Amino acid sequence: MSGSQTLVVKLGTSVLTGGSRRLNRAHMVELVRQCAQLHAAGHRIVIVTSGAIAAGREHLGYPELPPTIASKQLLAAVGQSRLIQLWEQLFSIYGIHIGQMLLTRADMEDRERFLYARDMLRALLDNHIVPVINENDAVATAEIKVGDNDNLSALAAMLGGADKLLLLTDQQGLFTADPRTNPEAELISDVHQIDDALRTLAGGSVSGLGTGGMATKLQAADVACRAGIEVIIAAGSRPDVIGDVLNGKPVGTRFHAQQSPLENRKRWIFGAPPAGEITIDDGALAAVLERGSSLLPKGVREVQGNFSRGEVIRIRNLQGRDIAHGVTRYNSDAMRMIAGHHSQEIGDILGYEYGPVAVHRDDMIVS
Ligand SMILES: Nc1ncnc2c1ncn2[C@@H]1O[C@H](COP(=O)(O)OP(=O)(O)O)[C@@H](O)[C@H]1O
Ligand SMILES: N[C@@H](CCC(=O)OP(=O)(O)O)C(=O)O
Repeated sequence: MSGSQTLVVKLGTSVLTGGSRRLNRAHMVELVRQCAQLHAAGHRIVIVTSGAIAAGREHLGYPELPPTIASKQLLAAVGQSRLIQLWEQLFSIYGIHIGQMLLTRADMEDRERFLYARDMLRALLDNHIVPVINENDAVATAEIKVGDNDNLSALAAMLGGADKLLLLTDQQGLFTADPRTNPEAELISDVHQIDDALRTLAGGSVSGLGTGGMATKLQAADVACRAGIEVIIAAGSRPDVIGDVLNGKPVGTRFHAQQSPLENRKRWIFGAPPAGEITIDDGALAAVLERGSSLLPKGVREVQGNFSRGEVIRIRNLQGRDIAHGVTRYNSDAMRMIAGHHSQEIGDILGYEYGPVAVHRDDMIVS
């Protein structure tokens, strides 16, 4: 690829700390040097940074705190300001301005807010400012969290209209097994299809530093590849890794982008973190998968979570497998009431109706 490219670089806690208890400033300088070189060559760089919690622990001197969400939020609140200050200092060495964006799922699950966030991110890039993104951990409750920065970086890549998403971590890429526990594991250099067989290879994080391990990296790769974005998992310690990826050199594990990516609105449906989920029966499953039909309330068996009309929900089969994502026409309370009923009964049950379908076919992406 030639000309200016947009690259999202996700830096995991494992990269920023080098496996220690402290942020590795020397390594961060080196990563910024690589970004600055590409920035000077006219490329658009977006940073998704982890490390707020690690920075908070370091700054407060590793306090003994109860293992609660509130403790993590406290650490993130202290650490995020340290972290952003550090990025600011490092980028300023090269005369580059940065702009902080702290996001949660709530910023993306509603189409209008998604478009605002997208315009904001693109405005920073148009003004040669490097966006530095993290989850807003200090205020994000479980209900509105993306939960891990791998998935957050896939959303950032969609928001920024990225060509490539680079997930930098403490391994060379995706292996046939977790290399920490299996010395025979081999690097997988190319992935054309993310399927269940591949997902079984990807374990969680055993270091205790990162969130999600390879499992969340595969989820992120799936979302980004469907949006037409190439994804690379590589080691943050590899010399000149960022430039090499941008220049298309074979590095780590490369996930090929889908050739006919989803159109914009469908990208959002697939990328928006689901606000809840419904389980459907086998009849509805066949209608959706084999006949390409809309999902009717008759086939809905169970409703989990609290969601509003217009939000994206996950649709599962009776075995719990994720089969589709779609925009719901009814909120969770209404869905619970009409589940299992014929569409003609909706008006009588609810006293109003928004049409006969629970999720319309045009608002659905089959996984
Ligand atoms: N199949 C696999 N290939 C490579 N790494 C794996 C695999 N399964 C699990 N892992 C683990 O995932 C870890 C990286 O994820 P994580 O700790 O969340 O890092 P980060 O902070 O970079 O997100 C690796 O250190 C490794 O132990
Ligand atoms: N938002 C959190 C990091 C969450 C996360 O996904 O961490 P990691 O797996 O190291 O990328 C923080 O800044 O500490």
